[in-house]
Formats: sequence, structure tokens, C-alpha cells
Amino acid sequence: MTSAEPAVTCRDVVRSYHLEGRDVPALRGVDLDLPRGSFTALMGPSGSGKSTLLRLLACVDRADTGSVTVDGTDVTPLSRRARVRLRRERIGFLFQSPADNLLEYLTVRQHLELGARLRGRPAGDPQIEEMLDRLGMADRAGHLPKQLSGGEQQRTAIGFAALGPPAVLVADEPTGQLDHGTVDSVLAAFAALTETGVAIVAATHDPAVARRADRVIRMRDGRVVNGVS
Ligand SMILES: Nc1ncnc2c1ncn2[C@@H]1O[C@H](COP(=O)(O)OP(=O)(O)OP(=O)(O)O)[C@@H](O)[C@H]1O
Repeated sequence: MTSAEPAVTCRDVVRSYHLEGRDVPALRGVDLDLPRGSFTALMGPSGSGKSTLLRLLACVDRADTGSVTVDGTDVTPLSRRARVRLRRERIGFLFQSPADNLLEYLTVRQHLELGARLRGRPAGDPQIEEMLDRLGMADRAGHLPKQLSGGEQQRTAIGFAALGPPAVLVADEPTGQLDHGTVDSVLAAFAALTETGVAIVAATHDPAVARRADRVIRMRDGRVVNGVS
């Protein structure tokens, strides 16, 4: 594998849900590349398939047909155990609600220490201090989540998810519960992290996210409508 290879590729990915004896098509043949060190905004109307696609990229769900490759590994045929391992080592995930991303009894620094440990990094890893600086959180390192603003909480969660770095950081509406004033700091954190080589993909309805992204992928009715750029 070379670093020029995308962090993630999807080829002709199809996924349907089965509901009360009916098939509900969510993805109808998605092709997508996420280059390393890039920030991609995934946009599209409600129900267009964004969350479904993110769940496949994060290896918490599987495609019916087609292939999803993460960091050179085709994840579709992997066992549950192998997917759990790939997720821990190579994939970061960020939920919309800051509270869902954090443990209330750990400080900012302890979250980053835990993230480093889960990625197999050594104790006292210099990445932890670098990450605090990159996120603008060095002066908040000893604070618990309840002592932080929503934006600071979300930046802590980004740091936890991005240590390593993983190949891809998957974020579902990462600014959806933040007020305007703090959205910028979260977007600046994403932009700063692309320097580490991680591919960031964020599903969003927020035009501010799209403006800060390197690329915008639009979905409609389970398909990517503006192609691979
Ligand atoms: N668990 C489920 N069971 C049945 N149908 C589902 C399920 N999850 C999603 N769907 C359907 O799959 C399609 C795609 O949904 P998805 O949540 O991926 O869209 P989305 O673009 O993320 O929407 P939003 O912007 O509202 O989050 C929709 O038609 C939705 O109703």
C-alpha cells in the first residue's frame, strides 16, 4: 500500500434495510474515494443515505453488495472480530452530541491518554501534548467535560478519535448541537488534523462545514450525485 492510495474507497456499494417485509433501499450503488489528509463534507437531503454510508465506512455495518476498503483492507468479508479490531486501530468515530463522545469522569488529558492506549501508543506518547496544542486545548487539559463548552467538548472528542492517527475519522453531524460561536473552533480542529494524514468525512446539513471542507460530496436517493473529485 502506498500513501497515495485513498484512505477509503467504496465501489458500487448497495445497502437496503428490511422493514415489515419490505426492502427500503438506502444506498443504490455508491462510488467514493476519501484521500488521505483531506476533509470531506457529505451533504444531501434527509434520507439520502448519509448516515447509512458513514456506518459502513466506520465498519459498524456491512454492505449488501459492493466493496468498502479501509486503509487497503476490503472490510466486507471480515469477521465481526476482525472488524472490531480494524475499528479500534484504524477508524475514529464522532457522534453528534458531545456528551455521547465523552466519559464524564475523565479530564481532557485522560481522554487523550485513553485514546492513545486504545491505538497501542506508548504511555507518555508525545502525540498527546501535540494534540492538545493542535486543538487549542492545552490550557483545558485538566478539565472535566462538564467544565467545558460544547465546542471544547467536541474538540476533546475529536482528539480522542484522531490520536494515532487512524486512517479515517467519521463524523455524523459533528456541529449539529453546537451554537454558531463554537462551530468555527471545531472546524479549525478538523482542518488542523488533516496535516496528520487522517481522512475526515463529516455528514452535515451545515453550510459552514461545507465551506471549510476540501471537498463536498452530495448524495440524493442513495447515490453520490457529484461524482468522485
Ligand atoms: N434502521 C432502519 N430501518 C429501515 N429503514 C431505515 C433505517 N435506517 C435508515 N433507513 C432508511 O434508509 C434511508 C437512508 O437513511 P439515512 O439515515 O442513511 O439518511 P440520511 O441522509 O443520513 O438522513 P438524515 O440527514 O435525516 O440523517 C431512508 O429512506 C431511511 O428511512
